Amino acid sequence: MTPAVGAIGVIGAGAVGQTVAATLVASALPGRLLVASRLLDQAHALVADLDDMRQATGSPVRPEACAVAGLADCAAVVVAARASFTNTHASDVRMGGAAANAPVVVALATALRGYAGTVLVVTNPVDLMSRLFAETSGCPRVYGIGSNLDSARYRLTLARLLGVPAAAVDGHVIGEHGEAAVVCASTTTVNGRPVSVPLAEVRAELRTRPGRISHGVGRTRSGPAGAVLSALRKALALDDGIEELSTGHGADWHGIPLRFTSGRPVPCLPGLDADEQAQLTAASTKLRTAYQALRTS
Ligand SMILES: NC(=O)c1ccc[n+]([C@@H]2O[C@H](COP(=O)([O-])OP(=O)(O)OC[C@H]3O[C@@H](n4cnc5c(N)ncnc54)[C@H](O)[C@@H]3O)[C@@H](O)[C@H]2O)c1
Repeated sequence: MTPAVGAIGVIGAGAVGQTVAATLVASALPGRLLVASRLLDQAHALVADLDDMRQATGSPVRPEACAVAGLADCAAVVVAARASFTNTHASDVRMGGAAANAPVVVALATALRGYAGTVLVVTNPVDLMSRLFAETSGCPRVYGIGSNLDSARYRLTLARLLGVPAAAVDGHVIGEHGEAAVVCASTTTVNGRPVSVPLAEVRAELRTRPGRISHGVGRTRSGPAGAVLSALRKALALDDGIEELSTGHGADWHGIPLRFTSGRPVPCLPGLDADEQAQLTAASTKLRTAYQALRTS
């Protein structure tokens, strides 16, 4: 196995960071995997665990612990840090992390000013945190993970509801990675043909699925790690294809489909019917208002 890229960095040695890191070792994507976290001890502990995995599997990926400043030479950096706080939100749960995670993201973005590689932000609320990272750091290639995970869950759910293979379903979830997600039902197809989407059931599954996972196993981690791996492969020019990522779109910042060709993204928003357009406008307004509040607080 010859690694496809030189080095990838992961910031945050928690549930998501651990799973992303293990996925990268198992998939043999980078030659070096640099891990940074709040405490260097955490990074060293995760690296020791990953080293065991590398030895057991014969993976060529070499894990190393480092400070955030040591990530400058990475082809991509995954931001999966989370401040220590108690989330008191019963609904709109991801927004509950905005105030606590913003200073962490600002500090990381400041440390990575001038970084020219790809940054994938996982930290929630991801549409706000990826924008905050991009504007603070000035980094040119910052994307938020979330709408691609929502889209994967959508295709899986619709396939189950319609009794078809998931690979036959083509459709996107855009807007916020959260309560204001927009299911692009009007352009969804199965085997290339339009379908009637059972929207209420789809929305209920998208709303409750992350909570069920967290309730059962503590945190969502494998789904997000898969979404990170898929986005990394597109952004690093290893695969061409569409990835729904949070990015600047006009004056706003939210999830849209990006078509990557040789690592270069071009927005490819599907046609929206009147309801979907109204939902996207509402999502943009919600995120813009929340972002302005965050910047002025
Ligand atoms: N976008 C998505 O699709 C998606 C999916 C799942 C989770 N998330 C989000 O990802 C984030 C991480 O989730 P988790 O379950 O791994 O959290 P976690 O609490 O298990 O881990 C967070 C890690 O961040 C580290 N950290 C804290 N402050 C730091 C700093 N200043 N610098 C570097 N590291 C720091 C902590 O030490 C810890 O290792 C959360 O915000 C979560 O909501 C997003």
